[in-house]
Amino acid sequence: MPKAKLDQAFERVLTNGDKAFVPYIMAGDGGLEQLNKQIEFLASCGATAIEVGIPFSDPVADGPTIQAAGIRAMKNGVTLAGVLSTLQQTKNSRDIPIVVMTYINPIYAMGIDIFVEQCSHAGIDGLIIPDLPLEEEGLLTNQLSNHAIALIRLAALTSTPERISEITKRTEGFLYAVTVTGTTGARATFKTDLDQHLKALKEQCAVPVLAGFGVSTAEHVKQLTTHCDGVVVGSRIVDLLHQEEYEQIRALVAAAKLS
Ligand SMILES: O=P(O)(O)OC[C@@H](O)[C@@H](O)c1c[nH]c2ccccc12
Repeated sequence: MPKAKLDQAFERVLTNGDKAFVPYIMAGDGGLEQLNKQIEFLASCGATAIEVGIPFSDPVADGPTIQAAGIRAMKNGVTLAGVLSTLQQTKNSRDIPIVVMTYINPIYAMGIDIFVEQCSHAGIDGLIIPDLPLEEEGLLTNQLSNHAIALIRLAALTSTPERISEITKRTEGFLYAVTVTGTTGARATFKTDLDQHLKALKEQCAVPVLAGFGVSTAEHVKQLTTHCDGVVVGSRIVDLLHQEEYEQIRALVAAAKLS
């Protein structure tokens, strides 16, 4: 099988000496007709891949910024099916890999087989499902591997060493190293022993390790990427897109480039 688009994108960035930058956007914040334009803009800023969030009424891992964006999107009538069909429109013209982030409930509501089919039609490269524990992921792992869609696992700061070892073995595409305990949202600083934690994950993991949660400044990006392969930035990007601060987004993404 040819190398997956997600793997290729990381390889390109990392062999260049740069770090990966994966912005998160809430699909339909600003209207679903903006989604493909936002993706194109972020790609033009130098993003490695885009994490596209599906609005959901009970977003247990989301902090206030992402929750507010989800509410705006739901007011626009945005659904999982609508997001996937919008992404399908640019499947053949876009180069940048797309990772869909959704809770398990909307997947269930749509039906697992239909969901995976639709993701494949839409050219989705990976999935993040934060409330799907390792023990339950057999629900969709076979279908995903048939369609070469990566299931990106998250390692929490509170995960036990045994669990971490299972997560690092199983993860596909990249490992999402959660940097804080709690929900998403910009933070001023990180735990002092985070560097050690990221280094340990990196040693165990065969795919790139990306740090996410709380990353909101160029300094954070530089600081965290000394110990891992890149960052995921959500709340800060969601805010800046909402405020139409495009130059600030460009500067933040550029912080992951070799300098
Ligand atoms: O917003 P932050 O703190 O930059 O964190 C990234 C995050 O928003 C994004 O990856 C995400 C949004 N919702 C999630 C739920 C679970 C895991 C991750 C996410």
